[in-house]
Amino acid sequence: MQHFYQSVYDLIVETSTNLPGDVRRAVQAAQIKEDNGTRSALSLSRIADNIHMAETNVSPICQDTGMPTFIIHCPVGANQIVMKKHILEAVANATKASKLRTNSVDSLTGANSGDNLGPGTPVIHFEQWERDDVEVKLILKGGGCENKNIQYSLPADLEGVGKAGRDLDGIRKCVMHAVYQAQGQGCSAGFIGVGIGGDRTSGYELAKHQLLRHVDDVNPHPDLRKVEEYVMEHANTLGIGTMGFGGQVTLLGCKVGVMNRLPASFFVSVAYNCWAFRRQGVILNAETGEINGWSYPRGTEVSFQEAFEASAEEARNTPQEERREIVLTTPISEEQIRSLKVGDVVVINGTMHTGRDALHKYLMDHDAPIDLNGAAIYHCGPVMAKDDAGEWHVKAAGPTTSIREEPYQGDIIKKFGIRAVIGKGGMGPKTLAALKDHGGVYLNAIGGAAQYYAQCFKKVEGVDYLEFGIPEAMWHLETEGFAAIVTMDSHGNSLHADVEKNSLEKLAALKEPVFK
Ligand SMILES: O=C(O)C[C@H](O)C(=O)O
Ligand code: SF4
Repeated sequence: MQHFYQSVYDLIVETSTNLPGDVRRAVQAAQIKEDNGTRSALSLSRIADNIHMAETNVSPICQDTGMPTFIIHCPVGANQIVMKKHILEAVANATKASKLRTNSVDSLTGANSGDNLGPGTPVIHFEQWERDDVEVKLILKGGGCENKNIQYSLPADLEGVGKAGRDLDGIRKCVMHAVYQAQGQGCSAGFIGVGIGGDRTSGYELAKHQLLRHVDDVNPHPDLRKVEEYVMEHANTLGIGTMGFGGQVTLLGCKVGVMNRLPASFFVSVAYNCWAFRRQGVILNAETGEINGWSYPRGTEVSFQEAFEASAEEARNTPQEERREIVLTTPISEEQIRSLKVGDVVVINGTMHTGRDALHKYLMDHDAPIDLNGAAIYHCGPVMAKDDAGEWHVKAAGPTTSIREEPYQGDIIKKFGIRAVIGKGGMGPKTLAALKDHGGVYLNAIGGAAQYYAQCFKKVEGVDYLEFGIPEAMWHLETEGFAAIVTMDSHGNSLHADVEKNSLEKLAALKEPVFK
């Protein structure tokens, strides 16, 4: 097994940077379905560009490289202790090489271990099989979509679809509700794995394992196939669309599995995965550990190169005045902000500051280290690398889910005079009220487009609170051409509230029984 370490390292790099072929095909099919020129269509093109850039740069597709979860099948006699040691080493080294973000955090203190190793991380499951080779599968599922997983205990009364009983129709209602409650916050269009039965633990595990199926496979179980087909057809009628911008495509895949349950329990567990659906596997020679093959079609087989070149060409050929973009340079004035409305595309130049969970909590009762009057705060936990000269560089930097900052954001906007909050998935009524009172906007960037945004950060001007860990620190970034859409304005309008309301109405239209 002398090559095992290298093979696992290669698997990590491939999984983080090169979206598999079956996932790419699903993204391409969504691009065809989405109406040209809409916000969702535009976002899908950015996503496609980002997939291409990640492959070319060999850099993370999304900055949140998730909870690395390894599932290993090996023949009897294979040394699992040695394999585990090599996996840990490969994870730590891939983190050092900026292929994974430092994502392992002490749950109580928030201290970042810095190498992705720690109690419970990474997750490693071994199973024996009767084959002679070894298979190592890896899934990198990010935190934002993980937060959108949901488990139902039937019977239940669900918002929109009403009573869900202990039958196939009840399951249908749970799955549709799961898609609705995720809105755009898990970086739709997403993939869902559904586990029917088990207990609370094994049900979730079954759901996650469904995500390991090929996107284009067909369920051999006729009833489950019916549910999958129904969900794929109807989820897209909810109108949530890419990033919750509204649109034709909300779901890219649905896989349902079943296991036995206890008479008293009936769980339907749903694992939601963002479009940045990073999972890959390698088949290894059990003697040498060399790679004999890949478990899923490799990204390189389904190219986004042509589309990338076409969109670059189009950008070059569209004159500035036709782009319908509003260019703002920080610090931004109240007057500039008040002139913006939902739907406007804003391009930010100047300095931007990152800030997420730890910083928002901290700023509630501390001063800021710099003047934030007129500032743009970016909800982002980037992947950063320090060069030999001690300079920091942004390696991947897409937005994080903003709603987590809802308890703090309104107060912080007012306390420090912030004018623009940038993130994804939208925020709630408290923030909307503060944007109106103070004169601020919320800009929705495209979740997962970490390479696309990283190129907008020309220089790292400084960093504060590095002790919070790299993702949670406050990075001050010289920015050029950072484009995002106004989804909450200073006049009380919120695209997120509108899409949520409309999709709930559409969900309610699916209330009547389908599977009797
Ligand atoms: O942690 C992050 O950077 C993003 C997270 O995966 C999210 O979707 O909110
Ligand atoms: S930011 Fe979006 S694409 Fe990235 S891990 Fe989170 S949910 Fe997935």
